[in-house]
Amino acid sequence: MKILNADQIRALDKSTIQNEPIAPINLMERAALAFVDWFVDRFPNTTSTKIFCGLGNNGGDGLAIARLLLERDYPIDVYVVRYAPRESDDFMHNHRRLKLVIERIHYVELTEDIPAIRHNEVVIDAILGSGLSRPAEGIIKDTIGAINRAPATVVSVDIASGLYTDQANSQADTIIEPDYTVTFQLPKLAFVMPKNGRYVGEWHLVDIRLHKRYIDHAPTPYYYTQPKDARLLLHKRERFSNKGSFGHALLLAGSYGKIGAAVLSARACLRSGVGLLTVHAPSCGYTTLQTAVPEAMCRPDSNERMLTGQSEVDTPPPADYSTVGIGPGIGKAPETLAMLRDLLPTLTKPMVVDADALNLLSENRELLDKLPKYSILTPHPKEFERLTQTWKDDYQKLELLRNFAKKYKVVVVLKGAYSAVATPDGDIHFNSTGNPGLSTGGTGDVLTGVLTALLAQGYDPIEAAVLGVFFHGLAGDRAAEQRGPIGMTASDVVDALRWE
Ligand SMILES: NC(=O)C1=CN([C@@H]2O[C@H](COP(=O)(O)OP(=O)(O)OC[C@H]3O[C@@H](n4cnc5c(N)ncnc54)[C@H](OP(=O)(O)O)[C@@H]3O)[C@@H](O)[C@H]2O)[C@@H](O)CC1
Ligand SMILES: Nc1ncnc2c1ncn2[C@@H]1O[C@H](COP(=O)(O)OP(=O)(O)O)[C@@H](O)[C@H]1O
Ligand SMILES: [K+]
Repeated sequence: MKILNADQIRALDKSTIQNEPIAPINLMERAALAFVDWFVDRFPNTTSTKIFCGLGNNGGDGLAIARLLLERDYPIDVYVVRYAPRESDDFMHNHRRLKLVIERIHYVELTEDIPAIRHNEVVIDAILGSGLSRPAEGIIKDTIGAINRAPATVVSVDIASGLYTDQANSQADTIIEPDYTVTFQLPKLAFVMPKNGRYVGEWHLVDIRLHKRYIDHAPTPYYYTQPKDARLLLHKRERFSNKGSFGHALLLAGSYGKIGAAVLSARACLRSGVGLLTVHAPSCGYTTLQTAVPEAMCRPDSNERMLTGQSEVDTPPPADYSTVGIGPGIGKAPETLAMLRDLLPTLTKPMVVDADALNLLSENRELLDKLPKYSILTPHPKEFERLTQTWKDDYQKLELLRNFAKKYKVVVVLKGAYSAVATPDGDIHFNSTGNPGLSTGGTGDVLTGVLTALLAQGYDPIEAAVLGVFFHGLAGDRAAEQRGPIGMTASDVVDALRWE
């Protein structure tokens, strides 16, 4: 699913009006109805609902929502925040229609006009929408502040008032902090930015049938991976397949005290469909690996405690494997750096690079150019900062991410809530699965195993990253259902992996 910017959203609105065709006021009605359907489902009975409307089309939506909720016998109070002498046409139209069916519309011009809001009330925020062009000031700012201080449940229409759709807010901005955002048709870039968590709440998409052809043709670097997008990428297994059909992966993982990382990664790799797996680990991990992951072959390093790349066991060179995954628990010993230095120039197929392998790259930047093109790098934000620089806001971080992926021709998975997969072409795919239960040691190692398995099976690296991140998050969601987000562990995520 695409994520469009504020200008494109405006153009999409126009395109729908012209091409369907539909009168603007009817499109607003459709949006209001879609909101109301969601609202009635979520709040089947409220004792009191206060709707705050601005003067643009977001406010127009709010007035239409008020009328539709009144028709459904909801107790509604409407407050129009009159901050300017100018109203949009569709606002005025809905204002006239509402006046016919409501006893009184309240106007908020001065702080004294802002009503007290009680804890059992629901507030619908329709003050400013995607047309926000500057920070909220004056009476808008005061009203937003009062809503934020109130103990009520707050639902924002389309986007929290004061929050920009696709650019950074300044820290001083006053923005609604909703419990829910009900947004029209497509997600907004603002929703996936970590700093905006409290200005978005739980967000829901409602379909208002905007012009599909416009959406299909609109150029955008931003995508949001939904279940149907991910499932389309899944390869089917042939009836006459054998284990040779699904690749042989080599996983370089573990060090003394961190053999668990190798175990988790290996188990995840096997649960993600790899044909064969060899784990190269320090020899102290040999018995553990052979016991905990009997399906994997183990190549013990000559060194007991760290990876050096040497072994008494003869195996093919790493370049002969379908792919190589490196990083989980490997540490940053000079011997391990030397191994990485020797290894990279020998590889041509895309590989997976994680954890301390990334930190070694940060500290030895000349190695970045040696990465096989289209390799998948999986930094968490701290590792990404080491690879690049600090950022002033989430939008600058996205630019750094895009530029890095382009420059080194690699696929970068910036991990976190809504993990971002950046491609060498400059696209960014945000993931929709996963939950805070994944914030626990070892879940990143699991992801490395998952991605290594997908590359070994011949998935295109971009598709592997989008798909792997999606199913890893989905396994996290299943684990959270079974164990709860607090009790779940990385092992539970491995066990919950299911590719359908
Ligand atoms: N997407 C779709 O297809 C559909 C969208 N729909 C709805 O339309 C909404 C977008 O509507 P919108 O463009 O009228 O924008 P909205 O935010 O209501 O107000 C803009 C006005 O406010 C002003 N203004 C801006 N910032 C300000 C500030 N800080 N303080 C004071 N004023 C400020 C701005 O002034 P200007 O920038 O022009 O000076 C302008 O006059 C969208 O969120 C959704 O709810 C649905 O109805 C149907 C389908
Ligand atoms: N709040 C969250 N919501 C969704 N996913 C999360 C959240 N926190 C962490 N994750 C996921 O958990 C994984 C953590 O990886 P990482 O930080 O490398 O952990 P580790 O190094 O312990 O294995 C990533 O895939 C990340 O996207
Ligand atoms: K709003």
